[in-house]
Amino acid sequence: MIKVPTKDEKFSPFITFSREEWKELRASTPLSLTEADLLKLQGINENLSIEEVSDIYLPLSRLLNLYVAATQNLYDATNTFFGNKNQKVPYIIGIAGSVAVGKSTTARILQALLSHWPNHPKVDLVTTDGFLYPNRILEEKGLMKRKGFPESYDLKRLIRFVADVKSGVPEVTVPVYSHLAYDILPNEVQVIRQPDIMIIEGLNVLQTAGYGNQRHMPSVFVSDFFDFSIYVDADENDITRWYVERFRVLRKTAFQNPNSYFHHRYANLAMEEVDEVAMQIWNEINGVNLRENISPTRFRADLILEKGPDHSVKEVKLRKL
Ligand SMILES: Nc1ncnc2c1ncn2[C@@H]1O[C@H](COP(=O)(O)OP(=O)(O)O)[C@@H](O)[C@H]1O
Ligand SMILES: CC(C)(COP(=O)(O)O)[C@@H](O)C(=O)NCCC(=O)O
Repeated sequence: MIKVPTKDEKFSPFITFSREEWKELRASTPLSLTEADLLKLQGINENLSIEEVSDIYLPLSRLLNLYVAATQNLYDATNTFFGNKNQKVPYIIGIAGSVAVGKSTTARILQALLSHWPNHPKVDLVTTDGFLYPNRILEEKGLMKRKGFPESYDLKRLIRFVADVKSGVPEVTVPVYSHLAYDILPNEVQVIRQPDIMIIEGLNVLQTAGYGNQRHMPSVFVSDFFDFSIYVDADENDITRWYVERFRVLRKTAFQNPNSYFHHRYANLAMEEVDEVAMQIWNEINGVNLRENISPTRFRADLILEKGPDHSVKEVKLRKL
């Protein structure tokens, strides 16, 4: 299909596909998912429809597969030039967007789909919350109500991590954040061992500016190490509602666990109070962060998934090469 750019698109760095146009691009995807594979995908999110997988995520995995293969060829060419044998360079995909927009769901669907392709079976997934400072340090810095803001992350450590993975270090460790403990787990790490693809997902992966009294441009960004990046986007009213709905589910599930950080505060809240608390966290923390620090990075992505009120993707924007 040849897509003729509209007048506006001629001057935009993106080409925009409606859902109908995008789903056509799945046409020749040779990937066959078995019934068991589809069930596994629904295990990622019970509200995820099979139609969404086939209309949106299969074409996206087809595009990514082509890009990964082309990049692997380029790395082979560089290896030949330098006389290196089989030096493996992971392909890195960044996924950005607001809290509760569906970054981790998107990341897990892509991980499952991409690991089916024969040229890149090992797909690892990392979230940037592991790079939040532990609560002890956040408390010292007065940042407990700023979790997710640029200054709440150990950015140097995050950049060093992505640089190490990209340069083929055999084993790289990532600290682990627990939403239940609401803190970094002191004795746990995730180990990344030279995957074919690494997906890194987080609010901040496309950010460039410094913060606080360091509002200068740092010389290296996390995204310098990305081969491809995706921004998951939706109307803020929808994202707020998804946040509140998820908070209600947590009140019934995770917050009931006595080990949960929020157990004493939130487990016995009445439903109206639950919504109030969630709205307060949204208005004081996550909404502000979305407007100030996350949304402005939208146009730095290579691809934007624009979601409608029920999470279904209504439009896809792809950067022109
Ligand atoms: N494609 C989707 N279809 C249906 N529900 C979804 C989809 N993506 C996310 N959700 C729901 O939206 C909420 C936020 O999703 P999540 O992936 O946890 O977001 P994030 O990682 O951006 O915080 C969750 O309740 C999740 O179940
Ligand atoms: C842990 C988060 C900062 C998200 O981190 P990410 O993996 O995107 O780096 C966020 O989910 C969070 O906990 N924000 C604090 C306010 C809240 O409780 O929603």
